[in-house]
Amino acid sequence: MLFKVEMKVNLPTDMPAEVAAEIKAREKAYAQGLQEKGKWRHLWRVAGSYANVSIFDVEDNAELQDLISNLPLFPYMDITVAPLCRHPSSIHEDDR
Ligand SMILES: O=C(O)C[C@H]1C=CC(=O)O1
Repeated sequence: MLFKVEMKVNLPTDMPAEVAAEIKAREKAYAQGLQEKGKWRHLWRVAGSYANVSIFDVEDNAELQDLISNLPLFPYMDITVAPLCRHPSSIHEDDR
């Protein structure tokens, strides 16, 4: 199942820089691991903001919830999720 996930990061302004850097490093490793597994299919920066638009490819809603809630930045993000389905005009056979 494909989901569009939008994440906006809101780190507290008083968070020490080294704490923020450590969380971001863990987030990067986690995100890259999920990309290597094919679970996090697309990861795009929204230009001009500390936000991303992502496409997740998961078995079900429960797996999406599990993956997202384990993001190291999860406590500091506003997240919106939308389910996706194949567009009838798509030429990409793997869009399902
Ligand atoms: O930078 C972000 O958009 C937040 C988050 C998503 C992946 C990652 O490495 O950090």
